[in-house]
Amino acid sequence: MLELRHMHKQYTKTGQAVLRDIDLTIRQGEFVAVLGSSGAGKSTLIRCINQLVLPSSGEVLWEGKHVQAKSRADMRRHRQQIGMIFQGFHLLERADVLTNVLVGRFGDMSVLRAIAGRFQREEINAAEQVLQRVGMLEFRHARVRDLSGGQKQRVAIARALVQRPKLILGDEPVSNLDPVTAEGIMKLLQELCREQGITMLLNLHSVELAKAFASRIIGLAHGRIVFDGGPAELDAAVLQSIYSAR
Ligand SMILES: Nc1ncnc2c1ncn2[C@@H]1O[C@H](COP(=O)(O)OP(=O)(O)OP(=O)(O)O)[C@@H](O)[C@H]1O
Repeated sequence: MLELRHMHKQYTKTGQAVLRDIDLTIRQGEFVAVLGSSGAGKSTLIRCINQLVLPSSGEVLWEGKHVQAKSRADMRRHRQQIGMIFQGFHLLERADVLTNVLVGRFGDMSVLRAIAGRFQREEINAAEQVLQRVGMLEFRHARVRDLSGGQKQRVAIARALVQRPKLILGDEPVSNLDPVTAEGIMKLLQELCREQGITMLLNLHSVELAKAFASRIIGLAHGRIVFDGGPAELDAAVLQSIYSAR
């Protein structure tokens, strides 16, 4: 579903390469964890996939087609199929849970519609359905700022789900959470991957969580893929190569 070919990223002309010659094929339904030290290029990799950051060279193919920005409409269509979740949740803290999910479905325009209270019953039904799935339906009228971290991440997942994504990208989605809550969120993402065939590509800090939940692990070091394999292959030598100093 997703192919990266010889992808290279350098933020400035004179600066160091952050991603080097990345070749990666992700198949529909995979649960992929990306491991790497701070600064290895994990966030940049995710941002290049949804084109929040443009690769300096190389290609990104989505279902066999190039996604390099041709038009705003193309870009919207591409991003529509990709849900994003973040370490810091990126929710509208002062809005209620339902509004946050509706905004996920209908894009920026819907903030105005949400304020005006102009949503169709079917839109609200769709939002409530995903809130039910993530266990947050009873909080639909709560303000996001009053929720715990784990609850916020569930709302963020609902916001991603309501757009019916084929892929969910996560930038350290459990790094802010205590271990038990983090495991609950990983379990939810694993269930969604299995039930709905949504591909997961998550940057993780925790090797344990990657091993416990991912079907495939990618190790990034200094902008290069140094490991690509199953959790059972992630032994001490491999970890050393992923986390070793330059
Ligand atoms: N917008 C930017 N402009 C310039 N340099 C950047 C930008 N974003 C990231 N970088 C640099 O690119 C390198 C890789 O950053 P990136 O955030 O992709 O790494 P990471 O593996 O996600 O790290 P962390 O785990 O700390 O989030 C770092 O050296 C960072 O300083």
